[in-house]
Amino acid sequence: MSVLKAENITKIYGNKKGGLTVKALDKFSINIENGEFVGVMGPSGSGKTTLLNILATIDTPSSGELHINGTDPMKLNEKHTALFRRKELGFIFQDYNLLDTLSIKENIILPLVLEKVKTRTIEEKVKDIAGLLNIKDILDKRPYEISGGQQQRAACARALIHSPSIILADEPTGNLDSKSSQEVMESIKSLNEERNATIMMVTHDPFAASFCHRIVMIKDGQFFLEIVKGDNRQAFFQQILDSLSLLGGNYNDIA
Ligand SMILES: Nc1ncnc2c1ncn2[C@@H]1O[C@H](COP(=O)(O)OP(=O)(O)OP(=O)(O)O)[C@@H](O)[C@H]1O
Repeated sequence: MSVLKAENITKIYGNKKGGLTVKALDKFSINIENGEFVGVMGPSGSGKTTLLNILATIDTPSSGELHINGTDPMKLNEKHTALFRRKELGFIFQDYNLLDTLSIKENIILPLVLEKVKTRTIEEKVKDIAGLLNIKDILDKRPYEISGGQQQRAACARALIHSPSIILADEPTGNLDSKSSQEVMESIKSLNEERNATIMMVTHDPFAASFCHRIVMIKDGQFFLEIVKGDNRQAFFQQILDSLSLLGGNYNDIA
């Protein structure tokens, strides 16, 4: 079953009345099935953030079609769009976006509190997800008392706790050292494999990308190529590096 279907998405920034315009996305399409873990990679300026903003329903395309869990969010009014976003989407950001005034547990349960879910259900869910991501010991701490990797694992728990249709991750390892990156990617992988979370992740990091089932590469706002993982993550990592050197842009530094 398709969870996210974006067809021929075009985004033009700028003044329609003769000023300078930028075509950030050019008839870009992507389809993500239930339970998939898909990576999106592309050079700087290729349109990844624009795509994420559109899929996150915080920006609208100039043309094209979008369906998330069967709903076209562009047809919703402002209030219903906010509710749709809260229910259907989970987010993992590069800089974690945890609230310093709340404990880790309070941060994680925030999406359920907003939905007025029963306290008992909240307690069961937080126990389950904290166990899965091995963060039980830090639930009473504040974000500034734990490491970046621990904060990101808490953010992973927050992204899943309300069982969204899809989790959108934006450079989740961008601020982390290699050991923490590995732990965070193992956490994201377990959301996918153990809780059947559907995930789309934008990343520059070939190591993080090697955890995905497939990678869609984007260049100048257009689909460039797709690669699919076989049985071996190490071989997929090499395939990603080879494709990035084909992609060019700022990835030429990697080749
Ligand atoms: N608000 C805006 N107004 C005008 N042009 C924009 C705006 N946002 C992005 N652009 C342009 O659209 C293109 C795509 O930008 P986008 O930020 O989506 O790329 P990106 O792949 O996310 O880049 P990076 O990896 O550097 O974050 C770029 O040419 C950018 O300059």
